[in-house]
Amino acid sequence: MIRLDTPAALDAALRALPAPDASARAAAAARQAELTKPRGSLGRLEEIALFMAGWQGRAIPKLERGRVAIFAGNHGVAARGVSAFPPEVTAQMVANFAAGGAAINALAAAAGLELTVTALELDRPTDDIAETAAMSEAECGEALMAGVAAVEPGLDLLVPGEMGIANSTVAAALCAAALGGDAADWVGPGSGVSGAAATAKIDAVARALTRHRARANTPFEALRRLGGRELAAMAGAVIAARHARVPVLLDGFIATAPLAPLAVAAPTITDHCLPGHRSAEPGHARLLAGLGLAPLLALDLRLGEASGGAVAAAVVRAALTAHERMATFADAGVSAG
Ligand SMILES: O=C(O)c1ccc[n+]([C@@H]2O[C@H](COP(=O)([O-])O)[C@@H](O)[C@H]2O)c1
Ligand SMILES: Cc1cc2nc[nH]c2cc1C
Repeated sequence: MIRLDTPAALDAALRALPAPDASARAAAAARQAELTKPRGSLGRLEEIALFMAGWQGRAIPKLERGRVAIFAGNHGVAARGVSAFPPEVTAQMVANFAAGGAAINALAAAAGLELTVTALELDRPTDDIAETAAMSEAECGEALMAGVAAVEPGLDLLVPGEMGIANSTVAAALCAAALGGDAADWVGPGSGVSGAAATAKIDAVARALTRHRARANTPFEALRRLGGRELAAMAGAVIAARHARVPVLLDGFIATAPLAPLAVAAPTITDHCLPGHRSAEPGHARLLAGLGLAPLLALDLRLGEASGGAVAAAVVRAALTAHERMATFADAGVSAG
């Protein structure tokens, strides 16, 4: 299992990111060119098939074992009144995931994906980022490793997701520190705040940036100071997936945010990540643009818990099914152009 539990280990993992299998990708491209359609006419479905081929290392990639991995955490900054919901909702939703009643239970089943849920010290919220660092080094390292533990070699696809009241506040802070801009550029309604709560949210992010911006200049320090356990875990899962050559399908604003500090240090970190959708949370469009990612779907979801990623998995499945099952011009006796 890859170690990411210290700043040096995280840096080393980001310096040694593997590349996709170029020959499997080329073989998939050759197959696409022979399928009974004008070249390029399946648009991004063709690119998805090549992407999956490259990362899985086979010309005909599969989606037999796709996993949604949800991480849940609680945040000290919630005490500032930055969310529309109280912090106990995090644990209540974890119970709902276990009981099978959440949106992601339905959407993962609809997409044929397995689901794991990792609750991260919900009784011990991180510290308030507006006042101090969210986590100690040891806590941040543990959270990163919780992400690593959710990745198994041999998975065909990983969809990291999250649940954490107030985590849209820390996601905004992480994005601003990594990609620039003010608090107001990155803060949005999250679970549905407006008015005084929205003002408190902008104020919390502005204070956090003043306090931490200069020293949140490495991936580990950004996640430790401005992140939270579930955000660090998603960062760990994405890096572990890369080292295991498991392609990743991204969910919304909060699931994408941990990539911002990673990409500053290692811009190729997004190479094995497909952006599943663009959340209605306004910061997500800005974040995707900053990372150079074009989302597959834009359905106005703003739920988190990997919901948009799970819906986008159906598009990935369609791309792979067409890639595998379509006839070639030669097989079908169709004249090539
Ligand atoms: O990821 C998104 O695009 C997203 C947008 C809005 C809300 N959420 C979810 O709502 C929670 C964060 O909202 P808040 O207001 O408590 O910061 C957290 O549990 C997320 O899963 C997620
Ligand atoms: C009810 C509820 C469900 C969620 N799922 C992901 N984030 C959420 C936030 C709330 C508030």
